[in-house]
Amino acid sequence: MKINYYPTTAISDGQNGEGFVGHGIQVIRDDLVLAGKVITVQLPVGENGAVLEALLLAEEGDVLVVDARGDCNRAVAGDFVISMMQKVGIAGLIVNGVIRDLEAVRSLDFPVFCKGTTVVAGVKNGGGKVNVPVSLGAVSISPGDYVFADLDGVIVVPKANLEEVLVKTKQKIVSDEKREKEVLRDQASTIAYLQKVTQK
Ligand SMILES: O=C([O-])CC(=O)C(=O)O
Repeated sequence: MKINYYPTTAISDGQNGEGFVGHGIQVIRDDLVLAGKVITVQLPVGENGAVLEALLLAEEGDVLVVDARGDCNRAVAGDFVISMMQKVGIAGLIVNGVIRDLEAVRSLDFPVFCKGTTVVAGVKNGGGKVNVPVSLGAVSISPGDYVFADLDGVIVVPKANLEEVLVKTKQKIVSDEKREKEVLRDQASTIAYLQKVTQK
């Protein structure tokens, strides 16, 4: 199922600051954003075989979340595997590990969030698992949860909370816009606001 993207900062405000996976997982190109339902892969260190299994199970619009145990030596995917993700309709890739072929991957217009790059391919000896609960940093993610990701980072929304979080997120976007318009009108309105919020 395709879901609408909202800025990660607004989702975070709508979720009381919960669910951020940490600053180590960053987008590969500043303009790329991502939102969708999660399919997961858990890999032994250095492996990437199960990523290919997940490509056959993914539904159109799914986001592939790969727990590579934080390994920064062997790639979870390069431009070939990531091109196949795109072909089967996966919306984006989030990994607590590294990719390779960065220049070619950037040219695919496909949102990838990772810890960085490597030159070394992953091995395909088996042992990975598809659609099991995984973790990115301190955040647990189950298949069917939702993620939002952009230049500010990656945030997870548990499936059961999605509706409520989206309502709060939209309310926050509207109230932030209203506040900005009022407060930033001119210097006097800015100072009046600062005086009000700092009054003891
Ligand atoms: O085949 C792999 O495991 C990684 C790779 O180089 C690619 O996807 O282009």
